[in-house]
Amino acid sequence: MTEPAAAAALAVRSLSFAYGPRVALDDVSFRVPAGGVTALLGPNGAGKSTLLTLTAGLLRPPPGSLTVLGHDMATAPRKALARMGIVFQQPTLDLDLTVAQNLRVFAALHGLPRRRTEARMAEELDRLDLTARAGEKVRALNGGHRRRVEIARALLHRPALLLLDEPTVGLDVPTRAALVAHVHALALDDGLAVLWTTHLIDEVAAGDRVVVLHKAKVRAEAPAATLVADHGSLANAFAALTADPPPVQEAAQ
Ligand SMILES: Nc1ncnc2c1ncn2[C@@H]1O[C@H](COP(=O)(O)OP(=O)(O)OP(=O)(O)O)[C@@H](O)[C@H]1O
Repeated sequence: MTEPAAAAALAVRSLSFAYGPRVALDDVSFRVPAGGVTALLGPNGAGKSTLLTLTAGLLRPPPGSLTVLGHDMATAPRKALARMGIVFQQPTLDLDLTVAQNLRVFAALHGLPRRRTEARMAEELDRLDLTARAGEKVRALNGGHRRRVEIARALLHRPALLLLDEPTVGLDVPTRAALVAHVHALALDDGLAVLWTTHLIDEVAAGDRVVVLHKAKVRAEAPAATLVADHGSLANAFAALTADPPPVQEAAQ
């Protein structure tokens, strides 16, 4: 697929969205560079899920633009969606199918040939430490393993951008930490760009980029290290950036 050179994995420009009178996104702009993890950090109600839902093409295109590897969601949604893998906040696996069956259904919907499907499944199940669980029904897996199955499934068609909407909701602390580590390893492995939405600052790694969203607006876009240098810690940065009235927005780097 021909893609513009040096295009961001995701570029959001001047995006606004409202549910009737309720403004969920107000002139939001930020970039997710190719490769690495960008944490979309915001308290409840900040607009994170709305942003991911728009990126997935599930809401009427609003004012502003969303491009994935240079493909505009408004004019080339199929090309944009083909480069994207998505794990929604609510689990979407069939509990009564095995791990492998869940993956095969998804691969068939994406038009992957059978032999290629089996090869890709083997690769992703291995990367996510799930090979031994392939034949088990999803119902038998714990929450962390189920999330990893969803991530493996979202990666089968080799997307360049993986969107994760609060993927650790409902997981205990060690399972959350393991999932964070797995996803960071994926982004290091093969240049995958990850947009990880969360309201938990301990899910942000030192090398991540951070976009702080609060009350429908981007309050900062910067490497985590820059926020730590400027505020002393990520917790201080988050507290300051989600305070009212808003501080002056920090520049992207
Ligand atoms: N279907 C809807 N109808 C009306 N208002 C909505 C709808 N979905 C979200 N909202 C509102 O839009 C705003 C942004 O919500 P959104 O779910 O995108 O935030 P969020 O950052 O994902 O929050 P959370 O962490 O709680 O999931 C909130 O004020 C929310 O109440």
